[in-house]
Amino acid sequence: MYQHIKVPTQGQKITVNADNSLTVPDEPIIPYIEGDGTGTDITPVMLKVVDAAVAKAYGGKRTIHWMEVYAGEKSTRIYGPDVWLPEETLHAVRDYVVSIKGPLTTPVGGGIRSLNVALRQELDLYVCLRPVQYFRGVPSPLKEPEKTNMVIFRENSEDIYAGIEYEAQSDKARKLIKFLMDEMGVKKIRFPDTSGIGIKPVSIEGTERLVRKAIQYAIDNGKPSVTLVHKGNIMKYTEGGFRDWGYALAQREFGAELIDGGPWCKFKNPKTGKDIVIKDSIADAFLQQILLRPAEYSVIATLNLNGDYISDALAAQVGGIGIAPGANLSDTVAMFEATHGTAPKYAGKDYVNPGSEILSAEMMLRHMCWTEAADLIISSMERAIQSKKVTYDFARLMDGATQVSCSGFGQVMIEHM
Ligand SMILES: NC(=O)C1=CN([C@@H]2O[C@H](COP(=O)(O)OP(=O)(O)OC[C@H]3O[C@@H](n4cnc5c(N)ncnc54)[C@H](OP(=O)(O)O)[C@@H]3O)[C@@H](O)[C@H]2O)C=CC1
Ligand SMILES: O=C(O)CCC(=O)C(=O)O
Ligand SMILES: [Mg+2]
Repeated sequence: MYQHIKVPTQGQKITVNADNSLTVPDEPIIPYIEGDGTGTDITPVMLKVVDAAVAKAYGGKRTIHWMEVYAGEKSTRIYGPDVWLPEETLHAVRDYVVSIKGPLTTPVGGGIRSLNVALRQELDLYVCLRPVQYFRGVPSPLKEPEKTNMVIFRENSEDIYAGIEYEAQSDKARKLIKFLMDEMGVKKIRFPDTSGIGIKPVSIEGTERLVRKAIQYAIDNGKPSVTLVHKGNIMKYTEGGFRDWGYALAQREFGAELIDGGPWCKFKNPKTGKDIVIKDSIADAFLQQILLRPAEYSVIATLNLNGDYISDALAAQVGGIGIAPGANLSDTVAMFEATHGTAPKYAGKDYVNPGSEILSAEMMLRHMCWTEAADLIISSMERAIQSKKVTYDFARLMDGATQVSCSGFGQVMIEHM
């Protein structure tokens, strides 16, 4: 029994089978977190659009029973001032298997640590999956935005996001710096008395489970390559490790063979017989390559911080973070969320593009194998954009566009279903 979560009186849980596939009832209960800031604008629109797509696709045979669960500012209003992520929210998200969330605020500098990161870590949602594709008619800064077609696999549980960080001049920072200097022979902390200190764990297991998912995705979806993006020239034992362990996994588990002595390697996709190339790119060079030669990249496997930067950069290439969806996945639990944040200056104005969260819901429907409803979301999004009735972010870059509100765009999508 939950304290504040109201379980719908109708509907059933989605369950996970022994092989990690899902059994999805016709009336699943799906938890959602509204989110802070513009989450309050976009989440209700997402719910409405998804309900319309499901109703249209299945004529009443299937229905989602939404169950609100709480995190962030709304949670502090309901559970008490210090309760940002209630235990029962974590329980519900785990127990109901598939969920969706709006963005949550993280203060810069001090204050609470990221709730978004906490959700991923607590539930061990180790894959952050962010597809980046172009919708015809979307304004983009590129001449040929359709050449950007990538899927990012961002490692979601390790790296600098583990939160091992100590404030400058705190007892813990001083203690750690002293340990590093006295016992580890570290001589290169330029200003030891005033340095904050961060530590980044990157493991073999963490790398392998992420890279395995990326390669399997390339196999299942007939993709030509997987690129390991890292900064291994500078961070040899974390980012360099990620690269080396990724290549080793491709050879050991997928039978990849070195190309011209390596380190690139390739193997035949067992489903199509076509080559899948495993390659790598240093993160700074990668960020210029995706602009200049985007067609050369397909599936991207990368560490947590690189993946964060790359997600927004690639989203910009196809029109911005107004239509950048994502999923956080473990082997069993899936939580869908947009790539963007709470965009606080627009909060409560019914203004921003709800597209990212709607497309995250589209990924959710596909994950549930509700393909017809997912397809309807894609086709109505395409038609809405082509009708040029769009939110401010597209309207300001499109000739002849009519600017509509956040809820207005949802309505345009529903009219085009
Ligand atoms: N997963 C999550 O919940 C995430 C949470 N955050 C958090 O969000 C807060 C704000 O972060 P911030 O750095 O401002 O990043 P945001 O992603 O919230 O916003 C940055 C800019 O992106 C554009 N943008 C964002 N959302 C939309 C949308 N729905 N439609 C159209 N354009 C959009 C706006 O651009 P313009 O100004 O050009 O209109 C906005 O100013 C922080 O607390 C951060 O930690 C950040 C990222 C992810
Ligand atoms: O947790 C946050 O506040 C930011 C997270 C983020 O930027 C992301 O996941 O892309
Ligand atoms: Mg980000």
